[in-house]
Parts: sequence; structure tokens; C-alpha cells
Amino acid sequence: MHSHFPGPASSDPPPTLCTRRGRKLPKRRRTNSLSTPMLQGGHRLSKLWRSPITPLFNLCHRLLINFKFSSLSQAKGLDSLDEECEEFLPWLERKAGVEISSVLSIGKSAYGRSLFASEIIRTGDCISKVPYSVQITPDNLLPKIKALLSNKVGTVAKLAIILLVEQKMGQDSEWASYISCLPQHGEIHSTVLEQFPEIFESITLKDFMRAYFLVTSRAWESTKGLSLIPFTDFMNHDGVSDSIVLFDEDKKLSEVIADRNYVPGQEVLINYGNFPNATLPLDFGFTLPYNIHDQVQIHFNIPYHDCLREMKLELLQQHSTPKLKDAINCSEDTFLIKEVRSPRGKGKGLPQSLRAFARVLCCTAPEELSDLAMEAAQMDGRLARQPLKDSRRELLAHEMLLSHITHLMQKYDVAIKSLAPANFPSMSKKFALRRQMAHDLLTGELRVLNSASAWLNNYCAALRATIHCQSQ
Ligand SMILES: C[S@@+](CC[C@H](N)C(=O)[O-])C[C@H]1O[C@@H](n2cnc3c(N)ncnc32)[C@H](O)[C@@H]1O
Repeated sequence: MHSHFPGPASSDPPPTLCTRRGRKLPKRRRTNSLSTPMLQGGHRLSKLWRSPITPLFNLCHRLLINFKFSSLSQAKGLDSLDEECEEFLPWLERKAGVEISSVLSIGKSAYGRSLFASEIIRTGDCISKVPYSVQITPDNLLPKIKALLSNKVGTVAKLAIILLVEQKMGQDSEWASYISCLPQHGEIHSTVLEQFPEIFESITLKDFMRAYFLVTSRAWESTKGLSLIPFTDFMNHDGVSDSIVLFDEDKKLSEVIADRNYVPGQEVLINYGNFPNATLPLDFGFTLPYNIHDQVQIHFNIPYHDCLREMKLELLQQHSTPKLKDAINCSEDTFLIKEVRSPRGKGKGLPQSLRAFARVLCCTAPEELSDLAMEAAQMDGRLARQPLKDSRRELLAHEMLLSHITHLMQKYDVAIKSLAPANFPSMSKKFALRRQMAHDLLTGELRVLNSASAWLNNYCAALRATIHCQSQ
């Protein structure tokens, strides 16, 4: 197999598949194949069960104190990978009864196991096709265990239980070759597991936690549910890759299309999703040194001593829906900001909803609020989306934002400085990795704040110039 997937203009169209849904692909290097609205993109699991917003300092703390899994700790001894690697794909292809990939081979990367080009790969090539028949889904649960589990037991836990059962079966498991490639188990305790001592004997909570993490870090979600996709799950993540796992409902397989050219020996990476560094460590156990999806959550409160507080809250509530469009996840006083790429004020700046909130927050008289409400009614119903007519007040609102962000930046600075030096003597590998993740997280978010600060500084400077001219 080395099937080149033609784009829409080709005379050899891809088969009829369903519309791609969900993941928004970055515009860069989108291939013809990926842009055909026929394949369904799989989600990585974390989108389903956890908001990507994680309080920063909390997470850093957990990274340094509680972090249990890492690419290094979860990968088996790399030396033992060799034999398994050679045997794994032929085994999976025999099980599937079809060829899965002729251009990829399993190897070792800095991040544990990974897939590498074994031949030249061109952009748009289909590089792997894993039939549904060799994917592990909750349907693989033993019927007697399935009967015991209520609907409240999530799919992650179900897949984790399947892994534990198969692991316990050892060489008798039909998935033995796959299971043996996965990280080793520990110990467990669970009420469900106690019901079947013959199956779960000697399995502990720790085992279950590990199995659970394996699922969250390796499973994909599609219309057919949650699945572990052997071979595909050996691929590592690149936040700017346009290759994602696609689901072909007609052919009942999952495939990956190359988003770029590869030469033999090159590691082939895919995109797990647009995850910021606040999400990656929790769900996958790593961070990216430079993560373009980093974001910062900013909180604003209308102070209780503000005598217009009730009026402001009411006004914001009345106009609350449209602002959700601007921020990924924004409650009344919570906003997500991403890196502002054009500090000179062109292009997308700070979220409009945040600036609108600041304009409302800075109002000092009921008339100002009434003006905003009237303006919203005359426009598209959105509150404070236009610069305030009074440049001084517009400046005040943005200076308030700037001061808030500057204060946050100082906190990040302190947090970064408080990390142990990278070359601290006698630092264990595990701690060094956690420290690195905390560092990546903090510096990434500080970069976002820096960009917001630069944008605000420019905006405020322009406003000051306008005010200066007006006063001449
Ligand atoms: C789906 S598995 C990928 C294969 C994995 N390397 C293995 O050894 O089986 C996901 C795990 O790979 C590691 N990983 C993937 N991409 C990574 C990256 N860019 N940096 C560090 N670790 C990564 C993490 O440990 C993550 O939990």
C-alpha cells in the first residue's frame, strides 16, 4: 500500500465518506486530502472530559508534586522495544487481514516509541489504515463485566478495564502483542474489580490508574465511540502538524494522511489536537517547548464597592450571549487570551469580549452605561464593542487591562524564578522532567501575556496621541 489520496480535482476521487466534524485544523499546510469534507476527524479524548482551562499555579504545583506519568516513565525500557517493534506491525496486519502501512516503521524517539518514514512520503499520501476490527473499543468488554457496569461508568474506565483484563490474560490474550508494547502495570483496588477476583486478582488501584492514563493518552474519540488504535497510537504529537486521525465510516478504518513530505528515517508526527501546555501534561504527560496553542485565563470582577455594580452586572447579563463567540470559554468575568500575533494593532488583538468588559467596568456614571446599552441596541446588540467615543475613557479602560496583565506577568516572573535551576545537581530525571514541564507552561503563558501587553501598550500609545491632538 502506498495510496496517494487525491484531492477534489483528481480524476480518482476518494470514496464516499462522511463530513469531517469537530477539530479545527490550522490553515498552514492543509493538504487536499485533509480539506476534502469527507473524512471524519477523530478527537483526542481530553476535549471530552476536561475543559482545557486549568488554573495555572495549581497545575504547576501538581506537575512538581504529584505528576505520575511521563513519556520517559511510561515508555518501556527502550532496549526492549526493538524486538517488539519488528514483530508488531506484521502481527497487526495478520490480525487485520490487510496491509496497514508500507511506509512507516516503528522506532525509538526522544519521546518513547514513535513511527518513522521507511520510504519517501509525499504530502497527501495515506500513510496508515487501521481497520476498526483491530481497534479496541468498549464493545470488547467481557459481557459479564459489561452487565455489571452501569451507564454511569465512562468509556475511559471501560477501556481501562479491558486493558487490565487483557493484560491479566497474558499470552492467552488476543491483544498480547499490543498490550506488551504498552507501559507496565502496577497495583489496583476497585469495587468492580473485586467482583471478579479470578480475572482481577492482584490488580490494584495503581494498575487501574495506569490503565486509565493509558487510555486518556492514547485513545481517540469518533462517532463510533472511544477506541485504542494500535500502531496509530505509536505516533507522537506535533502541535502544528495538519495530520490528524481520520475515520472512514464506509471502509470501517482509521487513516492518517501525510501533511508534508518525509524522507526515510524521519519521524512522522500527527496532531492530537490544539492543546495548550496547560492540558498536555495532564492528559498526555508532556509539554511542548513552544506551544502555539498556549492561552491564559484572565479573571475580572466588578468590585463590590463599585456603586454601579448591580447596573453593570445587569447590563452584562443582558448582553452576555454574543461575547461567548469571542472567547473559547468565557463566563461573566473570565476570558481566555491567546498570543496576539500583531502587536501593532493590526489583525486580531485581544478578545473583543475582554475589551468590552473593561469598557463597562470603567464606567463611572449611570449615563455612561445607558449610552453603552443604547449603542448596543442600535448596532448588533453587542455591548461595548466599539471604542468609547470619549478617548480618555477608552484609554482608561485599556490602561486598566494593561495594569492587570502587567501584574499577572510579574506573578509569572516570580513563579519562573522560583523553579529550581535546570542544572540543579542531584535532580532526579523525573523531577527534571516535571520542572521542564512547569517551565514550558509558565514561559508559554508568559509569552501570551507579553504579547497582550505589547498590543495594549501600542493601543494606549495611539490613544494618548489622539488625546494630545484633540487638546491642541
Ligand atoms: C499516543 S502515545 C505516542 C507513542 C508513545 N511515544 C509510545 O511510546 O508509545 C502518547 C504519548 O507519547 C508521548 N509523546 C507524544 N508526543 C510527544 C511530544 N511531542 N513530546 C513528548 N512526549 C510525547 C507522551 O508520553 C504521550 O503520553
